[in-house]
Order: sequence, then structure tokens, then C-alpha cells
Amino acid sequence: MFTVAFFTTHDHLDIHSDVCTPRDFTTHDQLDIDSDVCTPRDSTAFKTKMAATTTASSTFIHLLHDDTSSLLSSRGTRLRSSSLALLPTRRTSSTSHLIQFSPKCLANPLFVTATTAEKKKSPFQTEAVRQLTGFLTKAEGFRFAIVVARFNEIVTRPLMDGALDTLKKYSVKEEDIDVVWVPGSFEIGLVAEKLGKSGKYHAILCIGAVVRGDTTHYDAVANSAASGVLSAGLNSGVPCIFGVLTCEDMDQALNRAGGKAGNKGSEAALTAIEMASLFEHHLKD
Ligand SMILES: Nc1c(NC[C@H](O)[C@H](O)[C@H](O)CO)[nH]c(=O)[nH]c1=O
Ligand SMILES: CC(=O)[C@@H](O)COP(=O)(O)O
Repeated sequence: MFTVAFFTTHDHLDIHSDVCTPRDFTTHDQLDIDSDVCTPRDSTAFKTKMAATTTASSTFIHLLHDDTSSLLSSRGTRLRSSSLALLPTRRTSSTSHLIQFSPKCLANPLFVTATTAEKKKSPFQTEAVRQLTGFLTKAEGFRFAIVVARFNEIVTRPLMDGALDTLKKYSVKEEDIDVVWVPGSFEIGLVAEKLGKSGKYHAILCIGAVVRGDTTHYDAVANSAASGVLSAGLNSGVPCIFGVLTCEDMDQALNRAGGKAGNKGSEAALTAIEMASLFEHHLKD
């Protein structure tokens, strides 16, 4: 299993199989990829086996087991991976393959270079500097709780489903996930803190949807939810992931719960796995 990658630009991914700890790159640029696709013999294998990358903001690819639920995002445009044509790979040197994705709604194709031997070093990296990052691989065995607000359930349920789906795709077992429903986003922090302190979980995903109404109630609930989740993490020492939408209207919320802006629950799940991994492998007391 190789964990690799950086985006040189938002249209280029360079994948270096020997960079097991992507010290050169920020975690938000991380891409996890199965070793057997670093030398992609056929595009189908690559398409089905390539694991995911995520970032809160910009470019990421999800091409895991099930294309239809996978997403690709570039320059802020999120696409279903089913709208991608995966073009034949091309060997560019004895160790490199150029893999070309052609998202239909992007002007330029997206290129991925998979390199199996050469190591690229950041000019700023020295042997003395250790850079620690969590991985999306090896999520099996991690335990997660999802605290989900019932308020605006039409939004929060698909967010929760997105989170569950992604956790399962990353090999988290159903029996290692507990879902706790609370009345509204205001209540999430308290419950997340309690769950975090229980010592049973590697990370807590907090899911809610605060949608602006006529009064200032929105600001109170949204800010309380954010500071509640933050406090829960700080007080429990367990990563508490902020998957609470704060939206101007229901359209914005639905777009982020499996609509055209993706699924923030799924993104929260990836963040949870990365943070669980960071804590487990690098930040244990
Ligand atoms: N308006 C929204 C709420 N309001 C409910 C509060 O979260 C809370 O349950 C109540 O004030 C009792 O303490 N909750 C949301 O999640 N989203 C909203 O838009
Ligand atoms: C975000 C909310 O709290 C919302 O439901 C409140 O709506 P309103 O401000 O119209 O009372």
C-alpha cells in the first residue's frame, strides 16, 4: 500500500509510490492509492481501486469501489466520477505512467503521473524535519461515533448516509460505528464531548444543518454548534469533526447533502479517518 501524492497544480497529480509519508506535501493534498494501481496495467483496475483524497476546499478525487457515489472535484467543480472517462495510461519512463482523466465538464483533462521509483523532495525538507500526517488507508479497526441532529432531517439524514457510506468504503466495520441522534445542532457539542470522553472512539463526526430563518436564531445555533464541537474535541482529546452545515437557505443545504456541491457528511468521514490515523499513529500519549 502506498500513500502518496501532491497536486502540482489543480490539474496535475504526481504520485510517488515511495513517498509513504507524504512529507513533501500538506495533508490536504494527500492521495492514497493502492500499490497495485501504481503500475496501472489497465484502466479498469485503476478506476475501481484508486482510493480517495480529500480537501476541505479544492481538488480531490474519489474513485474507490463504487463509481456512482464517487466524486471528483477540480477548481471547485464537483463531478460524479461516472462523468469521467478514464483514458488509457501511457508509460512515460521506466518508472512513470501518465494517467489521464477526462472530466466532461472541464476544459482540460486531468493528469495523474504514477511514479514507482523516483523520490521527489521538497526544497524545504531536511532530514531533521519530521512531518506527521494521518492516512486514509488502514481505517479498519478505528471506531467512530456520529452525532447527528434531527432538526432539518431532510438534510442531516443524507449527510449521515454519506458519512456511513464513506466510512464503509474505507473498510470501517458497521459494528465499529455508533450513531447518536440529538434534537438539534445546539445539542451536538455536549453529546460529542461525552462520547469523546468515553474513550470508545477514535473520532466523533458531528452532523447538523443550520438554515437561516427570519431572526437571529440562526447565528446563535450556528455559532454554538461550532464552538460546541470545538470544545468537545479540546476537552476530550478526541478528534471531533465539524460536519454541521450553516446555510442561507434550504437549497444550499440540500446541494451539500448529496446534491451538486457533493456530500459534506462524506467529507467529514474522510477528515475523521485522517484525524483518527494521525492520533493513532503519531500523537498517542
Ligand atoms: N434552527 C435550527 C436548529 N434549532 C434547534 C436548536 O438546535 C436546538 O435544538 C433548540 O434550540 C433546543 O436547544 N437546529 C438545527 O440543527 N438547525 C436549525 O436550523
Ligand atoms: C436557524 C434557525 O434557528 C431557524 O429555524 C430559526 O428560524 P427563525 O429565525 O425564522 O425563527
